[in-house]
Amino acid sequence: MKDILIVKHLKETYTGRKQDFTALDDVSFTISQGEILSLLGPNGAGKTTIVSVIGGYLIPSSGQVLMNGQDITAARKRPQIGVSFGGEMGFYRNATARQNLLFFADLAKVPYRKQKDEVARVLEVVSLTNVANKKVGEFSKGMTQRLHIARSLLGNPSLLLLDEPTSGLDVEIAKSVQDTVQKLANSGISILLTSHTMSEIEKLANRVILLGAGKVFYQGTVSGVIKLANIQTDGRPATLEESYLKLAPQLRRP
Ligand SMILES: Nc1ncnc2c1ncn2[C@@H]1O[C@H](COP(=O)(O)OP(=O)(O)OP(=O)(O)O)[C@@H](O)[C@H]1O
Repeated sequence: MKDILIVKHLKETYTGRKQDFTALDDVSFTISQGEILSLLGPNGAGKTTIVSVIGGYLIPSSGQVLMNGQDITAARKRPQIGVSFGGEMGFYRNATARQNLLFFADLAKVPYRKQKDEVARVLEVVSLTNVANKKVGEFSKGMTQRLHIARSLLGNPSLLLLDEPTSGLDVEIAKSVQDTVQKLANSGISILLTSHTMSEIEKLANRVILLGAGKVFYQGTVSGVIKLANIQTDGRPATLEESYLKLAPQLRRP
């Protein structure tokens, strides 16, 4: 499969009053079409910083981001990339889902005559068509999360950045969001997923990047992480969570 995104030698240093802080240090990876790549690592490892750099919210101190072969490291607009940080914020709670998405379609520069159809399309993808005229303030957390994904799909991006899309959701609702993510990948959209839920990563990720202190500690498959940790489990297969817990001390900042 062709590489949609190539990230080369990313470095991000935050300038502090007393001293500078290196949040990312020589991070390189690729994502191919329809692939779900998951960023995994402890709090402060640099996951959100990576999402912010690829999403265009942060210009890296050095390194390159290439999208479909084009250098977008300093690009302000990135129509090929949809971003969802999720959470309760980000929508007009007194407006309906459809009204919200029409507003964001305009911001995303979807041509006026196509906006209605585009909003209908993204609502359908996340299975919210039947509540399109409901106020967002009346939405459950799971519905709001799916609406965030719908928003990130406006303009038909080929890469989605999903930052903890199931955080704070109960298992059943989390599953409906995970099913949506899988459906999107099956349709050919590439997905960069950050998550603290190991079972979710095990279920969805084609590949994972294990980040520690801003550096890539390991990249490969979930079974690669399990092999690397090499824990004893009396003959039954080890889980990603058990393996991650064994590796976690090595991922912390000194
Ligand atoms: N604007 C900033 N200025 C200074 N330091 C920052 C800034 N933003 C993030 N950091 C630091 O950079 C490091 C990486 O942060 P980041 O939010 O990317 O981690 P994360 O892996 O997403 O963590 P979490 O799992 O908690 O969301 C952290 O130590 C954080 O404190």
